[in-house]
Amino acid sequence: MVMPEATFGVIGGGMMGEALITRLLDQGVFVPEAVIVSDPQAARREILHHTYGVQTTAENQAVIDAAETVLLAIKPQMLEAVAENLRFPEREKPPLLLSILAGVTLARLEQEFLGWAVVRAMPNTPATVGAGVTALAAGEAVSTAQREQACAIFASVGTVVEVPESQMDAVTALSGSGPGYIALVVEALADGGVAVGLPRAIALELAIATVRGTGELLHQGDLHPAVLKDRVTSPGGTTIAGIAALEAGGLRSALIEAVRSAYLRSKELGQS
Ligand SMILES: NC(=O)c1ccc[n+]([C@@H]2O[C@H](COP(=O)([O-])OP(=O)(O)OC[C@H]3O[C@@H](n4cnc5c(N)ncnc54)[C@H](O)[C@@H]3O)[C@@H](O)[C@H]2O)c1
Ligand code: PRO
Repeated sequence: MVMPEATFGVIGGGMMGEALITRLLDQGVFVPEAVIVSDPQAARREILHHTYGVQTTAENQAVIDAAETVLLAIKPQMLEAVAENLRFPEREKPPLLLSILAGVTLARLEQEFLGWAVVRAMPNTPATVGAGVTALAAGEAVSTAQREQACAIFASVGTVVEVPESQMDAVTALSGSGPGYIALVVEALADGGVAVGLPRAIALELAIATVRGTGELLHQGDLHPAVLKDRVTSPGGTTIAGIAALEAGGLRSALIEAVRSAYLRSKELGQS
């Protein structure tokens, strides 16, 4: 879906804002002149303007006034301060707000952005390289065309799934925060390699390639993880020795507790 006529606004030109902007422009979904980004950091505005040719401003109001579709990509804790300084002029049709703020509910966003149609979305950092996954939940005022537009925008950074809003905190805890957990696993695997004598650079390369390849195999082979685990595990071999150590160390419960803690934190952020 190409939208060269539409003005796309971004409030908060940080890491996630930039990830979306770069892919949307690369794929020609929007043209740079039709993208306007607000950020209080002059350095961020400079980078975004010079790298992508988009318009930048320190005024969030300029984005609200110019764009029919706005991506809200500030930290959840900033929402109140940002929203209380905005005015929402009446429009013929409700503009579309795409919020990626962890924890912040549709009800709260609809209250802060009065008269706007709101989609709550949770992408993840592999979006930066087009390998993200985004879950979306649309508010009641969102039209079919706006829902399709939201899906097209997030499809530019990876795959998209629609979920009921009640599942968004769980999504945040799993796929939203997940890249952080997996990065920790990769780092620890590399440390393990170093512990048994590999040079650091080789250990890291092997760890990254192993996680990447395993993800690809599970995905392309449509395999259940238990089937893949069994295929790697020779009787009396090396893998079962490693797995026994992981079970003794509580890897599974640690990951389950990680998702549970992140879920609770996402709920808390929604209440702050
Ligand atoms: N990082 C992730 O993995 C991830 C994944 C999914 C969703 N999110 C959500 O995305 C949002 C942004 O996260 P990020 O990692 O890009 O953060 P970030 O810190 O990189 O970006 C936030 C940007 O907002 C700008 N900002 C601060 N105050 C502002 C204001 N008053 N008006 C406009 N802009 C302002 C900052 O200067 C910064 O550039 C968060 O709400 C987070 O919950 C993050
Ligand atoms: N990063 C954001 C956080 O840690 C939201 C999901 C990933 O709050």
